[in-house]
Amino acid sequence: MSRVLVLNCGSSSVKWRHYDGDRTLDHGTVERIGEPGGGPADHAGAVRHILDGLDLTGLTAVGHRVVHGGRRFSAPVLVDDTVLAAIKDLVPLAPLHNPANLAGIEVARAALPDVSQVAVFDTAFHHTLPEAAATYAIDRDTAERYDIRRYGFHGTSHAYVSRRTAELLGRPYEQLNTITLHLGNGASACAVANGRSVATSMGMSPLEGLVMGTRSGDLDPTVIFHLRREGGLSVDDIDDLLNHRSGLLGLSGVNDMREVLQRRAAGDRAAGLAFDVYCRRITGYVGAYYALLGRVDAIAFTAGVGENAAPVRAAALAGLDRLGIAVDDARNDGDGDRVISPAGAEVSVCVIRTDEEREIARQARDVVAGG
Ligand SMILES: Nc1ncnc2c1ncn2[C@@H]1O[C@H](COP(=O)(O)OP(=O)(O)O)[C@@H](O)[C@H]1O
Ligand SMILES: CC(=O)OP(=O)(O)O
Ligand SMILES: [Mg+2]
Repeated sequence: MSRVLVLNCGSSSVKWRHYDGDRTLDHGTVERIGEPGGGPADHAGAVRHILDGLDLTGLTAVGHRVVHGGRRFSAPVLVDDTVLAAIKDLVPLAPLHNPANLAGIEVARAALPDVSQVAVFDTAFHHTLPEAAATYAIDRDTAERYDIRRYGFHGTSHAYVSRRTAELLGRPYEQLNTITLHLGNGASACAVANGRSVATSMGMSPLEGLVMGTRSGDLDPTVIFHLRREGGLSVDDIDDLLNHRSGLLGLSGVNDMREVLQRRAAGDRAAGLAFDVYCRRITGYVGAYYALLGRVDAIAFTAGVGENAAPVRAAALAGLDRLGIAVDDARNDGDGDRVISPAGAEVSVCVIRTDEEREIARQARDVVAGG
């Protein structure tokens, strides 16, 4: 019997799931952490509250999602004081995410001193990025001194989804070239060649790349200098603008894709433009990754938007017939893990439900069994 608790401490929420083997015993989400009139004041309080409410007899491990593992962690690890210190050192590279992850680990460690704590990193899957993919074209000494490079995120999801895609298609994972599109609150694209991440859209932090619920994704860095010099905004103001008040929210007034789709259907022009900007960015990455991979076998949509928003999938891949990429309308409107490209299409377009918690539990179990 192997019971594992998974804690996914996000920037304003904690998702948790308690497993007995592969079976979920219980799960939940604590939201609006730190918001006035909302839930608990901080992540530590939220995790204490979750642990207090659970019967954790027989627990063998707690698996923690840790967003930034820097250059150091390319695989999940058992948490000790050294690991904890290393995760703390990475806070400046992921100020929105790593402090929450740390709080979860510290509270769980104190409450469950006899249970193994395992850290599973979002960045780990991207350790295979070629040097040319991880390197920004800036002064090398400056980059080295400040750890400036592409790390990539959502790795647990990209790894799980690319593997599931190969299973769904009945193809060997080690021989498949896949583009995975994780479209949730945060969103990122990944090119997976023969089971290895070779390109991904998030960079030094989870701000770069695709348009997200509240994050801008790619933009000209001069926007930042301009807002600082001409607009008089502080660096913290600009950080808040690009991370929390941009993306779908900044363009349309709402960050939830369901609402963007409803407003767009009702003729709201701002929502229509937000949708177009969002989908066009995806199209551009698919084209870029097609060129980098040379041959694409599959494209997989996942996470809240990728799994549920048929209009996004259709629009993002529209006009790519010359690349062998097409979406069948009837299949696109269906349910569950499936192929949505027409029969006989050169590229198999798929919808795959991601399950970061299950994957974290699996990795935590492996680490405990192996160590
Ligand atoms: N039926 C749906 N149609 C369109 N978008 C949806 C639907 N269901 C969920 N979403 C989108 O998914 C987003 C959340 O994705 P999710 O993967 O759960 O996010 P995260 O795990 O990053 O918090 C929501 O903000 C919403 O925009
Ligand atoms: C890394 C990241 O962006 O995570 P999330 O999608 O949970 O915000
Ligand atoms: Mg997510």
